[in-house]
Amino acid sequence: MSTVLAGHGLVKKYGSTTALAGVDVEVRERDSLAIMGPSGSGKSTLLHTLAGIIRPDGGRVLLRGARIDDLGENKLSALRRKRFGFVFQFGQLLPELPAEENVALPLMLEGTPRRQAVERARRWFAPLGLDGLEGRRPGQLSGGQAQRVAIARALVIEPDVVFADEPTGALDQNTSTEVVRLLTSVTREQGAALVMVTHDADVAAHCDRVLQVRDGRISSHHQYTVA
Ligand SMILES: Nc1ncnc2c1ncn2[C@@H]1O[C@H](COP(=O)(O)OP(=O)(O)OP(=O)(O)O)[C@@H](O)[C@H]1O
Repeated sequence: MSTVLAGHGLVKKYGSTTALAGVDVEVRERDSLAIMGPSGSGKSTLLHTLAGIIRPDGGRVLLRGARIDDLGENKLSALRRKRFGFVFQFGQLLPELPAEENVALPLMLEGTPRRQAVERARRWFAPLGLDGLEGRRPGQLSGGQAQRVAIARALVIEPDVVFADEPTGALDQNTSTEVVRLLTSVTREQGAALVMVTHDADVAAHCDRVLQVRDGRISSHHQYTVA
């Protein structure tokens, strides 16, 4: 399968702190990659660099073979909106909007008319087990339901890559398992790759591969055998 996203020789420094010390990583179509490691090891910096949010001081980020880290700010943010989906730990839904409009938001930002955007958004509710919750506001959803709405919102633009930063960090163990199962399976079915930072080894085990980061370097790389 072809490589969707690659980072080559990524270096990022904050003053005297080296957050990334030369990282190479490749993500293929439908591949899911978990990034693990101790606090401060560089996991978030790596995810944000691959996602075009942080610019590396050295190395390159390629999306389907085209360099993205040297794009101008406008082009890069347009690319992030069109090609990448994002799921964070919590607090990412707009409280005043019903779930379906939260999901439709990325489409509306790209100029899709509201009715059409909401119609497309609704198609993601059943696959994510959210049938009947379209009109609920985030305050009326459980933590797990809110994260599934956030996953729908990341997928609605049919991105090349979904980036998830501690997507289950605020959930209990059972809910966390349910959310990561859906995140990995629905992302794969949609044809997107997944890059996820997590502290939780059980969550990481749902991914095809796990990278361990230590002091800004890849310290080990484990590939699960996919049944
Ligand atoms: N904006 C910043 N300014 C200065 N230093 C930073 C900044 N962001 C990260 N760092 C430093 O870079 C290193 C890597 O940080 P990073 O957030 O990537 O680690 P992490 O593995 O994601 O940590 P955690 O698990 O605690 O979220 C740390 O030493 C951190 O203090």
